[in-house]
Amino acid sequence: MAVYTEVTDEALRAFLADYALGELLAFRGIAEGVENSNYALKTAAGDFILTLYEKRVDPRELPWFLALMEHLAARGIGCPLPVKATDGLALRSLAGRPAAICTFLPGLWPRRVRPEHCAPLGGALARLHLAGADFAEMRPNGLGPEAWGPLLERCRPGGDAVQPGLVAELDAALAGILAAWPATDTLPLGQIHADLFPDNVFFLDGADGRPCVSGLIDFYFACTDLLAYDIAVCLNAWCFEADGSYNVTRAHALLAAYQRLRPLSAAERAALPVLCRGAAMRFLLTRLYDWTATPAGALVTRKDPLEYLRKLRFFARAEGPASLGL
Ligand SMILES: Nc1ncnc2c1ncn2[C@@H]1O[C@H](COP(=O)(O)OP(=O)(O)O)[C@@H](O)[C@H]1O
Ligand SMILES: N[C@@H](CCOP(=O)(O)O)C(=O)O
Repeated sequence: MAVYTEVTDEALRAFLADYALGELLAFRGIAEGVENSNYALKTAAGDFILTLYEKRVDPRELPWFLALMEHLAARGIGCPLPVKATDGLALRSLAGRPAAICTFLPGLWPRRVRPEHCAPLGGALARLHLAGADFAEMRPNGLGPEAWGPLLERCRPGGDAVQPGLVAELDAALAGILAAWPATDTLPLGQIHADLFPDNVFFLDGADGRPCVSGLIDFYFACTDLLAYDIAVCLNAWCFEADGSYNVTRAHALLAAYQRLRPLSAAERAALPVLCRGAAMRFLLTRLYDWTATPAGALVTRKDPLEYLRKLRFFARAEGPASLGL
């Protein structure tokens, strides 16, 4: 469910009067997604996505996200390009929400990840990191290591109801992760996506029938952080089977393709296991928070936190970078 704010035909037509996009031909809400309200829009000028930013996005941060997408799109990254209205501004207001129209990206996200998706994913991630290198404005990661302790505190009252002993296990795991976390001046920093899950990567079949990345979406967790942390997010999100086992073939394909464009430093390679534990912790905690703190009937799609407990345990047991596919 991801249409939290309804938009009437009249409100949309009035909103579109500020754009040079021609006549409105079709308009429908998109059920997928978690954070914001998304609508597919067809006008005489083509296909677009209209996003109304809901309460979990800080409106003061929206100009940074839109500027990053504009920067990346200008450097050939397939990502939504914010469309400016006739006054030159992309960020506007609709139905009481901040809103923007972006270009529509072709392709489909993979419902079942195969190893053939992981090489193009690794290449796309490296290209994203390289293209972001000259985007100077920083945005700290609001869901980075400093946020995990406070988030765990907020999960403490309800955590053990999800699984007995969970809070104590997370206390210990978090202490270990924070003690081993690399300082930000020891590894390359840059603009990262920070949520590059399969539902945020679109593919089309290439001429040889193999999947090619056609676009990356949902930059609303993007931030300035360790580049290798973005890889750790992807290893978490793309490289586990439904039965919880780690698929080293997928991981190797992802890492090798990434390194063909941006080879990892020795320090990044050594840090990868703890970065993977940290990424597992981040998604475990946000899912656990949503699971325990969301009132019944709230319009948030809850995802299973325990999936990430299993991943966290796997990475805690992993014996060095080679066991992760490096
Ligand atoms: N630029 C785009 N091009 C095509 N489809 C898009 C685009 N942006 C969003 N979508 C569609 O909207 C859905 C939800 O978008 P997403 O950004 O993941 O939402 P949320 O921020 O709410 O999680 C996607 O799965 C996709 O179907
Ligand atoms: N990828 C996160 C949830 C964020 O949802 P998105 O639709 O904005 O990618 C998770 O799986 O926990």
